[in-house]
Amino acid sequence: MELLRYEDIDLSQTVKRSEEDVNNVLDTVSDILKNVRQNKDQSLKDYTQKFDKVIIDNLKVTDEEIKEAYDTLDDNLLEALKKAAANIEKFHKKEIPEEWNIEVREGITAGQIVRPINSVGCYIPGGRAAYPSTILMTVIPAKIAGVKKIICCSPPQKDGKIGDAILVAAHLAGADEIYKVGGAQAIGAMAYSTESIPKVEKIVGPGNIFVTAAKKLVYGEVDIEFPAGPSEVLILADKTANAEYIATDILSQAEHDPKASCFFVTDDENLAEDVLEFVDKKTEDAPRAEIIKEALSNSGKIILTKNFEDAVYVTNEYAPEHLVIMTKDDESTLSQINNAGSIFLGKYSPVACGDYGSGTNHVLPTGGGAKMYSGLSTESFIKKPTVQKITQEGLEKISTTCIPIAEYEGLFAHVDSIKTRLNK
Ligand SMILES: NC(=O)c1ccc[n+]([C@@H]2O[C@H](COP(=O)([O-])OP(=O)(O)OC[C@H]3O[C@@H](n4cnc5c(N)ncnc54)[C@H](O)[C@@H]3O)[C@@H](O)[C@H]2O)c1
Ligand SMILES: N[C@H](CO)Cc1c[nH]c[nH+]1
Ligand SMILES: [Zn+2]
Repeated sequence: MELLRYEDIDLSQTVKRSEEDVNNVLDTVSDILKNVRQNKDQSLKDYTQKFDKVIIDNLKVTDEEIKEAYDTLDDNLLEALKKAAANIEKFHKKEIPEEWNIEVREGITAGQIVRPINSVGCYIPGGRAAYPSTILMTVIPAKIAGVKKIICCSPPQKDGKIGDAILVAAHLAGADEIYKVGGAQAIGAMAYSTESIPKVEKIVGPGNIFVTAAKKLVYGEVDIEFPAGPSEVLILADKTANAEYIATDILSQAEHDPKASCFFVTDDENLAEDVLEFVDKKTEDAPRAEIIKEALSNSGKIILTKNFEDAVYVTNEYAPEHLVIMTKDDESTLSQINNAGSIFLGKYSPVACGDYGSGTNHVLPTGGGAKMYSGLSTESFIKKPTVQKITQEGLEKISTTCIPIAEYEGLFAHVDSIKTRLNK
């Protein structure tokens, strides 16, 4: 990790991250998508052989495979998945938006109704780690929203199967179909359809730069939630914080991907140095040390500011996927935060809890997306059409508002649609 002084850096350059990497693979991914559109299942099988090093005959997971997964899954893990699912369900039920109707003016009532998106495709990463937790984070809110058809795609392992925990999690969460295909080709399949995989209306779920680039390219053909690429964390702390805890949060996101991005921002030089020491020490002992070292040398940064206001400013400019706040008064620090995907307050709230099962969603905007997007939620699967009803008296009254504007716009059929009803 690099220790930088705020006054020496160009912040707009320092906070840049995986966006560039995603843009660098757009051409490769565009070719993959074209091939999937043309050659459908055959292209999926070819890419699976090329990238995942496995030959797949049947892309769709069978009921028998799900049953086998239940038979072999460790009991403890099954219990943990059930508990996580219950917490995620409780949190996401609270997110269901309300239907409402108000009287805007006498004779005019208007409101919103709530309707689910019909079909959704969930991408479940499976390259450098298996993510049963991501099944729960994507399928459960879709189910709560009332989505009728939920399909999932995830890369197969070397044995040609999808991991037991992913299959069990998919079944627990209520996914309708699961397919053994990953990467950009899976996104293409769910956007265009193949012989085996149906087209969906919206694709959600995180992934590496190839998956993120593919989602960007198919946007328009289908909806997507936002770029949810390589993991990120920013820890904002003052001198009251525990350096070792900070180091653990840095490593926990660095171990996802060499392209993960980890920032620590503080106004305390001693804390900065202590964190550096803990990061180095813990990296040496980490089972995924290779990935962590690459991530931290690419985009691991400690930014030392002269005062806490500057540290808050850096945080909002970086707009992290995950923000951990460890300060003397966390609530007061929170009140100054505008841009973050998910926020973890205080020393007993590690990001790992949000990743797995404290209830909040772990599919979150990366690459600065937290400046304009919120994380995945039940609302991500819901549409809110507006509805209005106007009485004859209401129409009379509103006509003096609408007709002059319609006449100014030169849209006389609009004018006529009002006047005709009023016999004018
Ligand atoms: N932002 C979030 O909400 C969030 C949540 C969980 C995970 N993540 C991120 O998801 C990512 C998961 O990445 P992963 O790699 O482990 O799994 P992945 O499933 O996203 O990617 C694996 C697939 O990438 C494709 N691929 C690999 N090399 C390729 C190449 N050279 N050309 C074209 N395609 C290629 C292959 O098809 C492979 O199946 C990590 O970056 C992790 O940090 C993000
Ligand atoms: N930290 C990831 C989001 O960036 C989510 C995750 C899943 N499993 C472990 N972590
Ligand atoms: Zn994680």
